[in-house]
Amino acid sequence: MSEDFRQQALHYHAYPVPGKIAIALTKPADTVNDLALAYSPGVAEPVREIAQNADNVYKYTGKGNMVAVITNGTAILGLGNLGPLASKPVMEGKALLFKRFAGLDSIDIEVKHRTIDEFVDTVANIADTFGGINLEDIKAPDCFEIEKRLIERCNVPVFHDDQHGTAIVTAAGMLNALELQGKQIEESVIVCLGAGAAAVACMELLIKCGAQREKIYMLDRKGVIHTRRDDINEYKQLFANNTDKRTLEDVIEGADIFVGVSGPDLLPADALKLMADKPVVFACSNPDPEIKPALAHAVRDDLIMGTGRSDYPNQVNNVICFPFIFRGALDVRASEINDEMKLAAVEAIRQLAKEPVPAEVVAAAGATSLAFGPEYILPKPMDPRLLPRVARAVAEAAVASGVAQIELPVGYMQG
Ligand SMILES: NC(=O)C1=CN([C@@H]2O[C@H](COP(=O)(O)OP(=O)(O)OC[C@H]3O[C@@H](n4cnc5c(N)ncnc54)[C@H](OP(=O)(O)O)[C@@H]3O)[C@@H](O)[C@H]2O)C=CC1
Ligand SMILES: CC(=O)C(=O)O
Ligand SMILES: [Mg+2]
Repeated sequence: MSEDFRQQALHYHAYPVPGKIAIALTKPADTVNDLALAYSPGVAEPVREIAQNADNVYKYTGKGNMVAVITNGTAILGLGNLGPLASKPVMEGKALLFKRFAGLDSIDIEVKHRTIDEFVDTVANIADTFGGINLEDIKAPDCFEIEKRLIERCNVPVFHDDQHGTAIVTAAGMLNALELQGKQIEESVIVCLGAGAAAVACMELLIKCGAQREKIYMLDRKGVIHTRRDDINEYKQLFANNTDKRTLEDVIEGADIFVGVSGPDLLPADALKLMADKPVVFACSNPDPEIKPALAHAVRDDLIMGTGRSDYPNQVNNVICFPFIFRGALDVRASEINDEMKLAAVEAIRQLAKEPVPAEVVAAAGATSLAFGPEYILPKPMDPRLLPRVARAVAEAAVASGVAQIELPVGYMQG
C-alpha cells in the first residue's frame, strides 16, 4: 500500500466526522406533540402491545430491519488477532455495506471476553434486539463452536460471514471460472491454503456443489493436513487427506484450483507454475492476497484469478453475499440461514454474472466494459440487481424449506 493511499484511507475514516456510520431518525421529533408520541406518554402504547404479543416488536420497532455485526477481533481480515477495539473500522465497514447495498440498519458490537461461554452468553443475551446476527472475524476453531451454540440459543438468524458469506461467493465464482476454463468441479484437484473459518466453510460448500473431498488438499501453518497428523482439531480432521504429500509444492503440482484464505504472499510464483493448465486461483486474503495478480499473470497467461480486494478484477469477497442474504432472510423472518438459502444465493450470484452489465455499473467499477469472461466471473458489489435477485432467491428458499415465519410479501423484489 502506497503512503499516499494510506493517508487517503486514514483521512476517509477521520473526516468530516470520525467513523463511517451514524444513527438516523425515521420519525419527526420537532414539536411537543411529536415528543409526546415518540416518548412519554405515547411510547407506552407500543410497549403494551409488544408485552401482549412479542410479534408486535416487528410492527413498532426497527428490530426487523436491524443486523448486529458482532466480533471479538481475533481474526481481523488477514491481520490476525488484534483485539476487539482495533476491529471496529472493519465492523463499521460491514455496517456501511449492509446499509449501502441492502438498506439494512446495522450496528457493530465488539466483545471483550475471556471464555467462549462468556462470548456466547453476551451475544445470546442481546440477540432479541436485532433481526439477525452477523458474526465477523472470529478465529477458528472458536468460531465453529460459537456459531453452533448461538444458532441453538437465538431466535433470529445467526450467520458467520467469514464462513458462509465467503463460501457462497467462492462457490459462485468458482463454478463460473471452471465453466470458462472448460473444467468440471467433480474432477478438479483443489488446494486450499488456510484451514480456518473461511477455508473449512468454502471447502464444505464446494463439496455440496460437486467437489470430491478426496481431491481436496488443505494446508495450515504446518503444511498439508493428512491422516497421520495427530495435531489437528475436529474441523481440520474432516479434510485429512490420506496422502504422502506434505508441502504446498507437493500438492499444487497438477492442481486445477487454488483457494487462498490464509495470509499475504504465501503462494510463491514457482508453485503457481506447477499447477495444471488453465488453473483457477482465488487469493482471497485481505488486504494482501496470497499472490499479487500482476505476479500471477506474469507467471502464467492461462489462469483465472480472483482476490478479495475491490481494486482488482474478480473480487471474491463476502460483500457480494452478506447484505443480500440477510435482506432475504429478514424479509420472511427466517429462523435460520440454511443450506437451501445458501445454495440459492450461490446460483443467483452466479447467473447474474452472465447477464449484460448496466452502463452505470461499468462506470462505477472504473472499467470500460464488463462481460462474462476471465476478468468478470462475479457481479460487482454495486450492481443494483444483486439486491432483488439474491434477496428474492434466498427468501423463496427460506419459504420452500420451511424456515420462514411469514409469507413472501406480495410482489417481493420483482425486477
Ligand atoms: N475474501 C473474502 O471474502 C474473505 C477473505 N478472508 C481471508 O481469509 C484469511 C483467513 O481468515 P479466517 O479464515 O477468518 O481466519 P482464521 O483465523 O479462522 O484462519 C486462518 C487460517 O490461515 C492459516 N494460516 C495463516 N498463516 C498461514 C501460513 N503461513 N501458512 C499456511 N496457513 C496459514 C491458519 O493456519 P493454522 O490453523 O495453522 O493457524 C488458519 O488455518 C484472512 O486473510 C482473511 O482476510 C476471510 C473471509 C472472507
Ligand atoms: C472480507 C472479510 O470478511 C475478511 O477478509 O475477513
Ligand atoms: Mg471477515
